[in-house]
Amino acid sequence: MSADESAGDYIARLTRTVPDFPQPGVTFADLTPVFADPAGLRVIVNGLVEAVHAPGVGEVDLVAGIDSRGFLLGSGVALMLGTGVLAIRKAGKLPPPVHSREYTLEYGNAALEIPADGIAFEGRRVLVIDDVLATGGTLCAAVDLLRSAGAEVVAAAVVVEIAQLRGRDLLGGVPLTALSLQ
Ligand SMILES: O=P(O)(O)OC[C@H]1O[C@H](OP(=O)(O)OP(=O)(O)O)[C@H](O)[C@@H]1O
Ligand SMILES: Nc1ncnc2[nH]cnc12
Repeated sequence: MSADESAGDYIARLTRTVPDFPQPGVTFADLTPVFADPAGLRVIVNGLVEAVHAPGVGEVDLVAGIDSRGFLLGSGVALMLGTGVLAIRKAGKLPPPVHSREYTLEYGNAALEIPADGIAFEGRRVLVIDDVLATGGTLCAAVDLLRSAGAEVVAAAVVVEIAQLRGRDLLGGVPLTALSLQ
């Protein structure tokens, strides 16, 4: 990564864009090469951490990563912020009891879950992390899930935002940081 290249440009340059995957009409943003690159991983984690400095965010005391690529990033962000990390899982992975939320994403339907026992969500100030924001169905479900458990979602951050799908519009008042626009 050269000194005159922005983080967003570097991420975009290493992202593999695959037409018609996983179904016709979807242009898939594959961040695998960025994650596997030392400078790529560093600019991503450093950039996501900056979400806490967006206007009105304030203190964060839990970082939540969305299944599955959000997990890779969430723990790095949590370590840098000095918080714990929460894995927001796809349905069927966590033992009961769980809070659960069904949703629609760009290429299908799914459900996300978090534990309904063992973690005190009431009053927790959560930063939600994922790799890609497309239609926003996934991130919106994660926000609803955390709120239904009593947490306050103070910010969200993603690596790539596919702007034409307008996922950002679903997020209401949650401040969103995106490192690269596609
Ligand atoms: O904005 P949306 O239209 O909801 O889509 C975004 C979501 O889609 C992808 O996850 P996917 O469900 O494919 O899971 P994965 O991370 O396990 O591949 C991506 O990692 C986001 O979580
Ligand atoms: N176009 C896309 N690329 C990568 N991940 C996605 N998740 C939903 N839509 C996606």
